[in-house]
Amino acid sequence: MNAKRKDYLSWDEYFMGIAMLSGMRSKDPNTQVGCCIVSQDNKILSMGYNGLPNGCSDDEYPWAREGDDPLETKYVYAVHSELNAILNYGGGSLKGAKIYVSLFPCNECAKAIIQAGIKEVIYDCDKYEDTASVIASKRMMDSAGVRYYQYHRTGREVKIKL
Ligand SMILES: O=c1ccn([C@H]2C[C@H](O)[C@@H](COP(=O)(O)O)O2)c(=O)[nH]1
Ligand SMILES: [Zn+2]
Repeated sequence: MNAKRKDYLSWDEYFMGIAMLSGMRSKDPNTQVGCCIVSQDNKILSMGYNGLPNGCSDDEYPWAREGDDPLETKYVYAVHSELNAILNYGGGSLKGAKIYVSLFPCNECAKAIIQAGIKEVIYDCDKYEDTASVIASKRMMDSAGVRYYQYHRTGREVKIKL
C-alpha cells in the first residue's frame, strides 16, 4: 500500500476550487464571484470575492440590481472579486501571476489585472460574454498579452463537512 494516491486534485481543480470557495463568502444574492491569484510556480498569493469596502456594512448597503436611483443598487458600492484580491495582496509584485476566477473579469477588473502584471486568466463562467464590458475586457487583454482560457470542468464533486 505504498503507491501514491491517484485521485488527488489537479492544480486547476485546486485553484478553481479555492476561487469558488472564496466566492461563497460573498453576500451578493445574485452573483457570487471568487478568485485566487497564483504565482507561476503554483504558490497562492491572494484571494478575493465581491463585497463591500471595509467599513461599509453588508446590512446597510443595498444588494439590488435595479432601482430608480443608482445609489440604491449594489453596482456603485461593491468591490469586485479580482480587485479585492489584487488590493489584498501585501507581498509586492504580481508580475507574471495567474488568476483563477469564477466569472470572466469585467473591463474594470481587466484594467487592474493588466496593470498588476498578471499574465493569465483562468475563468469558469462567461455569462456576460455579450456585454460591452466583457468584450472590452477581452480586447484589452488581447492587446496587453494577457492570455485567458476557460477552466475545463472535470465534474468532480468535493465534499467538505464543516
Ligand atoms: O469582474 C467582475 C464582475 C462582476 N463582479 C461582481 C460584481 C457584482 O457583485 C456581481 C455581478 O452581479 P450581477 O447581479 O450578476 O450583475 O459580480 C465581480 O466580482 N467581478
Ligand atoms: Zn470586475
